[in-house]
Amino acid sequence: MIAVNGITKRFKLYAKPSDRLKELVFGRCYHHTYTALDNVSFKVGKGEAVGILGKNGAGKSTLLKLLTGILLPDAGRIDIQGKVTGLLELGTGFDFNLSGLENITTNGLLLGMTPAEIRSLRDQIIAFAELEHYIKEPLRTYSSGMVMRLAFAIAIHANPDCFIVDEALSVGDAHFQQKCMRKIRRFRERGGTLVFVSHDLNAVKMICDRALVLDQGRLVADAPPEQAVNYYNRIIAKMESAEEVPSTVPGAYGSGRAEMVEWEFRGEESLTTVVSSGEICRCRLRIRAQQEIPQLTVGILIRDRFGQDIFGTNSYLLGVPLTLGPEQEVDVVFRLPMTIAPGKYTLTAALHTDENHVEECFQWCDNIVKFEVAGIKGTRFAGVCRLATTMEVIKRGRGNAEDRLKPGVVGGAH
Ligand SMILES: Nc1ncnc2c1ncn2[C@@H]1O[C@H](COP(=O)(O)OP(=O)(O)OP(=O)(O)O)[C@@H](O)[C@H]1O
Repeated sequence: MIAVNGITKRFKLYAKPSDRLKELVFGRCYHHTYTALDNVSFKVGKGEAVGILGKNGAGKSTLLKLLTGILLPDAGRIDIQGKVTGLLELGTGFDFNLSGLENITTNGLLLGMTPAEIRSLRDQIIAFAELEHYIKEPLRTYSSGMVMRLAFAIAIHANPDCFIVDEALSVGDAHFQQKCMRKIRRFRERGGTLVFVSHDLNAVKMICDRALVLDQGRLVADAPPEQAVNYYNRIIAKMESAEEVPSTVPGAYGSGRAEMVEWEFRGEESLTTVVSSGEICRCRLRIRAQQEIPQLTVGILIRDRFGQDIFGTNSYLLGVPLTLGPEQEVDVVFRLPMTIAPGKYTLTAALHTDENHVEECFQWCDNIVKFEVAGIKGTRFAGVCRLATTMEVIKRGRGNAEDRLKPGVVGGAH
């Protein structure tokens, strides 16, 4: 259990390194104070997974450093029950002149493992990190991905009650990231508590029970992951509540210079919002501009029942330029084959400039349509979507030019 009560963390910022010395010598103030965390309070229950979201510099890493005891707060209190291990900045707690093997011992001891535990888990740690051939080499010869693999393997095998992970995981390749995610899931199934910083919004939605949003050091949202991600999206769209214009669509946000006044979604055969996988769906959005908009992008985004982004497209990516005059209304129609797996989905629509909503967002409407994909039209498939796949069988024989493996084809059983 973690209880964070009104913590504040300030840093002294000096314009020049010499100002620090001048302050010491002359006893005058040569710094200004930056508040990285401002009166932040929250609780994380045992076995809960909490994501932390925020723009660069919002205070996420500072918060994790306070939770792991690397930094102390200037005000407030943190109470943690149980053993905490953290995977923060890459290489924290490692000696790069020692070998991987020696670092397992020193780092394991730092994380509260006993020498006997380290001895018994050493081989598992090395195998998990896939470093069998390099473990006797000094860490300075490792790539950042190898360091991360070792750090993750030690931290998770230290059997913490609470695991705190910063962006570190993003260093690994896709294979290792998946392996880490599986391990984190198992850790959670065993009742482990997780605090997780990530810019990967889908990962936060998949793993976390709740997410916190930090903005300029303040905790501005503590909500279920999907709501928190939507809130975070507002922040990156520079649409903090003060600037927000009331919208005709409940829950929508944006500058309001262009708005969706009507929308419609249906399968072209079913004529309803229950469609077959593979059926062409039609989505019509009626848009009105308040004033002239020389470059309008209209986009749609499909999310699954976990809130994960499945597919998004927009007029910018499709190369369809759109200019609206003052008070002008247009109907924008998207037609797309719904070649996704059966299940429940939502459709989000957005009006903005350029490729995404970060620069200027006129209106963002989360989940305006709910629809269901039931049954499959055409070839059945496994997974989340049907990719247009072809397949051929090439008969092997002596002298067959196709018989030799081309570069880039790897693997095989002989
Ligand atoms: N040791 C320090 N000395 C001075 N300022 C610091 C220190 N550590 C952090 N800061 C400042 O505190 C603010 C919050 O930093 P922090 O690293 O916590 O942000 P973050 O949300 O983790 O950002 P990012 O997503 O870029 O990692 C930043 O403005 C940063 O410059």
